[in-house]
Amino acid sequence: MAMSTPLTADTIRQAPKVLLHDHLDGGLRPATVLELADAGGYRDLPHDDAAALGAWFRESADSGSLVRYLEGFAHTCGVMQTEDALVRVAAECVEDLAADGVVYAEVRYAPELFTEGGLGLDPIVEAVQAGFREGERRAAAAGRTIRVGTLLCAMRQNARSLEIAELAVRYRDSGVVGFDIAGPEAGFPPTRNLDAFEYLRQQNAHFTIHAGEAFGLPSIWEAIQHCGAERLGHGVRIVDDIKIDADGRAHLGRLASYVRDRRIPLEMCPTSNIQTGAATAIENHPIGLLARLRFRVTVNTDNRLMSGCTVSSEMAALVDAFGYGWPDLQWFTVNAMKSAFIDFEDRLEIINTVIKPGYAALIG
Ligand SMILES: O=c1[nH]cnc2c1ncn2[C@H]1C[C@H](O)[C@@H](CO)O1
Ligand SMILES: [Zn+2]
Repeated sequence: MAMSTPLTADTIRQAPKVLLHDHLDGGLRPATVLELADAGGYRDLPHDDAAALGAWFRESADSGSLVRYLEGFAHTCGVMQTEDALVRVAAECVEDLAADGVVYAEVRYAPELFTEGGLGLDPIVEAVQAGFREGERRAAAAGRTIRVGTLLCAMRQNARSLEIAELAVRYRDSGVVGFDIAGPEAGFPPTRNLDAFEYLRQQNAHFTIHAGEAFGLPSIWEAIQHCGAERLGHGVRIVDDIKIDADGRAHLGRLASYVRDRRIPLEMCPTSNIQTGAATAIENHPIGLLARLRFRVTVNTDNRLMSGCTVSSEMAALVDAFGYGWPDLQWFTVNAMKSAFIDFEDRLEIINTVIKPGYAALIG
């Protein structure tokens, strides 16, 4: 009988993976940030050396608060104000994901953050789409097949969500597969954007909502029951509605039951949660309990630059913390592919022709 391949950082990188929650402006290469700052005359970077700058992004994100975690994005967005910069960042994002073994990704960003240099929303979306297609071509030339869908975010603290939802629908046939709201959670409940969510539902469009990260159950409840979110960005705080009794048995409250029963996907991002204080350490990250209880858990990066991670490194950390094997990593991956915002037939094809054979070869 064939032997199972040992789980190492390298072999996990080779396994096919699916990424649903990754921010374009949170995943730049440090060297690219420096070069774009030079080209665009951006002078506020804290370092002029790529290694020091990368370390600075990770350290300043290690703040224990979401609001402070978000401060580093002023620099990445500061260098993403031209079409050329957006094309480059998007293409490199796809190259980096493909090199990490990601076969399908949904990458998100807020177009409203890239208008400071005078760009309009449509040219911004078109530049990022061009970059993603270029990245897919470069990955193919390097022998890797990856497909990338786009999610457009509206920022919770601004009041542009309907406009951005309309933008997402306008570009739905050009690779924009959904919508999200991001930014500071406390004080900005998802119901502030009800008109956008109602519009999206009327258009049969898909959306996820960042909820249950820096704020608890009310945010999750509103996102699902008032706004109609199909997936939850993070959603970690759903554990507040689960009690473990003295015998170790879990008792789910009504909201947690609803989320599990309806198979609502949780886009979990362990390292990011530790940095923002939503979890204390990987070993006691709620993903362990939620996976054991068979919630539809997926594993994501959030911000590869600020969190210094990849999907593979997040999976490797979970393997160390919870003793997961290949069948668990396959389960996370199939969960994510089932939860993607592309056509059912396309999801099934990637599961059957890429993910299952990929893990079968590793399991042996
Ligand atoms: O984890 C997050 N929670 C809320 N907002 C976030 C998170 N990571 C990134 N963002 C914000 C900062 C980016 O500028 C914006 C769009 O990608 O989304
Ligand atoms: Zn996020």
